[in-house]
Amino acid sequence: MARRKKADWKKGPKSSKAWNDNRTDIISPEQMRNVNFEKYYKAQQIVPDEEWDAFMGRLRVPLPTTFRVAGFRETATVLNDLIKTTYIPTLSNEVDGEEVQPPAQLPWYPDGLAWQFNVSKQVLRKNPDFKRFHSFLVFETEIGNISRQEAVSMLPPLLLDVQPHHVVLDMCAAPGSKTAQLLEALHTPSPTSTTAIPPGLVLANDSDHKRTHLLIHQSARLPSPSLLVTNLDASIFPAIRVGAECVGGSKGTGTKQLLFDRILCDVPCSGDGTLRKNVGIWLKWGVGDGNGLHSLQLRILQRAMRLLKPGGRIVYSTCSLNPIENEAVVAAALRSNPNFTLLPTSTSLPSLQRRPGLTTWTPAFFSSGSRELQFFKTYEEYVSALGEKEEKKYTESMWPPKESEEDLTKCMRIYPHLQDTGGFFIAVLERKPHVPRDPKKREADPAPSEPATKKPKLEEEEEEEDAILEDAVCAEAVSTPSAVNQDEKPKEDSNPHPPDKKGKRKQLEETGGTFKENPYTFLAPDDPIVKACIEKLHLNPSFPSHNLFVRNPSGEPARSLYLTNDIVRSVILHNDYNKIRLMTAGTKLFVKQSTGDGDEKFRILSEGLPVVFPFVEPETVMDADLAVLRGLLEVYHPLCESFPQPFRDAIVARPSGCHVLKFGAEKNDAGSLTHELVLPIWKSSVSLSLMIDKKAKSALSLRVFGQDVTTAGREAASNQKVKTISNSAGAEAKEAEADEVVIVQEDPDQAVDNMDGT
Ligand SMILES: C[S@@+](CC[C@H](N)C(=O)[O-])C[C@H]1O[C@@H](n2cnc3c(N)ncnc32)[C@H](O)[C@@H]1O
Repeated sequence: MARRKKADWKKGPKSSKAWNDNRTDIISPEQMRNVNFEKYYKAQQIVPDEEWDAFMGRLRVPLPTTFRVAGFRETATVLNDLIKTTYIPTLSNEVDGEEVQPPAQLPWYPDGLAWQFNVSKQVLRKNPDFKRFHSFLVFETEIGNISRQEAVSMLPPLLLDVQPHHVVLDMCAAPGSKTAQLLEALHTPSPTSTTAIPPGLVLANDSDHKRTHLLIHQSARLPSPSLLVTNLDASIFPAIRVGAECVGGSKGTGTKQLLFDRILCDVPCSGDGTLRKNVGIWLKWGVGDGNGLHSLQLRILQRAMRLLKPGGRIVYSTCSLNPIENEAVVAAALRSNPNFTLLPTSTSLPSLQRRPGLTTWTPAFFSSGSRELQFFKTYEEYVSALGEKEEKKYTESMWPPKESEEDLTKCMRIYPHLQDTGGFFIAVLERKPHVPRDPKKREADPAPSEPATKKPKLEEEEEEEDAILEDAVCAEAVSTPSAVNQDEKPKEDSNPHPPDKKGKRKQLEETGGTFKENPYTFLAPDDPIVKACIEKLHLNPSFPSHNLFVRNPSGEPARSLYLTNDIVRSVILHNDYNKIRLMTAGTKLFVKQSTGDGDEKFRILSEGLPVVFPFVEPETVMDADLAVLRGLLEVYHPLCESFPQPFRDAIVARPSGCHVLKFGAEKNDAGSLTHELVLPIWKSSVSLSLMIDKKAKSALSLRVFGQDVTTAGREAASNQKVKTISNSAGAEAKEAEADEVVIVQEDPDQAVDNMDGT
């Protein structure tokens, strides 16, 4: 996926507007031409001649809207069923004589959780059923249950095949649509793990500091104790240390480098596969974009190869059509590391239309002083065409391999005309399982004679190089938590000043210099705050309280408590969070709630409830029904006395503080709840508050009662009525009114989320 222009993603389209996107209003269809683009890709023969017109034609048509039902499996399935059974049957194929394409499931996406539709603004505005569906999408997007994402962008995480126990690295992760998919996969129920706290981890990284904040915001919607977010250059991503027990060793036997089971390299690219969405690319596309990115892309992939476990898998992807950014990178990376092989992709996701990777291509450049694109069949041809004083700007790795050791047709290319999507490229690389070398054979091996970059690295050499990197990042400045178990503290004798090899230490120090995040301090299980949370929130003894931490500058009383799993805890304990630029870890579970009477208690955050719920003593969970839910939604602080029996007596008898309510599936004239639901409430002396945010309340109300019964929703509806009356004077005003219907549901703070679809 291409990195979006700063202004573009930062300002972001208003969320509901983005659901109506029609990017052809930015440039006219006549401007959707680029002579060099056509010349370049025709020369590369990326599609057969007879498909060229269909390919180019489709690039000029706006992309249909695609979205994914996001979230952990159970919730996603419930919401998906709601779309299928409640909304789709009401949507017609024809509106005012215009043929429309109601949403259809993408046939290749597992469990039918991804959808595509192509409906004009007019239909969304005029047709009440489409309008209702549109409102539903807007609300659910705002609270993170639906992610608007380009269809092709959903592919890489599927091909990575993440399991709950996997250690996963997402090297270029912001704004985080694929990280969300990786987390969902990690939290998929399995026979060996609970969905709430999987044993593996997802480390999401991006070198752009601002974009890591988007990533954090996006992934906060999938509360996961297994998440880490770092802000590092992926091409020099450091070795991460963990306690030996996390990687198969025994506890107390020191630390080891963490190698990854799965790595996603969704690298920065020229992004010309997104032309249908980012139409500005028509005006500025140049061959230099891809040529200029090749070397960074290769360095990122090569670094990923060094961080992968034997038998592990890397997915390399771009939303570029350019072989220099795709097959050339993959071929060069494979050539530099014979421990890797390409996995065939042609049998995965059988209903996906795809084309094989290219085996040959011809790099092209503008040579100095010329406005003509020049193609060079071989590297030697390019070098001999250089003027006397001209520098060699390009590397041999951009040319196709002379004799192909690896079959590049195993890569996957997606073109817009195949199934009405964007363009995309994917390669799946596997590291061969580790076979211990025969020491006798090793002695007999001749000394390697190839240049360093091409030299196949031995397992042992890799350890050595990683040790250099790892020294640079680990141990010496671990946040010194007051209550860390002694045996988990880094060893006193670890060398705080390793030799400054290859300038890597310097680079890390440079990047670490501006890093200003609060430390991560684990609390002892007998810490008074931890004990109070466990007692007051009725958590059973299996709750992993040793993994609770706070992020206050030392000495301040804790306001929020976060939870990790064991492996994330180990990463935090054995690496300097400043050096690995650790932006966030785990998930926030408990926050302090002031009661007004000087007493301070902690409450469970609604986002954290799915993680905590399995540990809440069942007898302390209160049963409630749709009437109670409606009461909690309609008023901000309903009186306990206002609720129907038997809930009224039950809640009156409870002490003030945080309580968890469980709503069973129920259907009556007022509404329908198709699945069990648990929600946190806060009881003050005489009233209750439902502890979920305003937008989540509205979305829940729409889902259960078919209308927004919340105070905010009623106010918005009455404001709308006033606007409608005052605007009803003329035709022009009516058009404005139609816009208002859409805009009234927006929250500018949330607008950027979920909108980067690639
Ligand atoms: C294609 S986008 C990633 C999209 C993301 N995977 C998603 O699905 O939302 C590429 C990302 O790479 C980041 N990036 C660029 N150079 C990088 C580097 N050297 N190391 C790490 N990230 C880098 C950019 O900031 C950008 O967010």
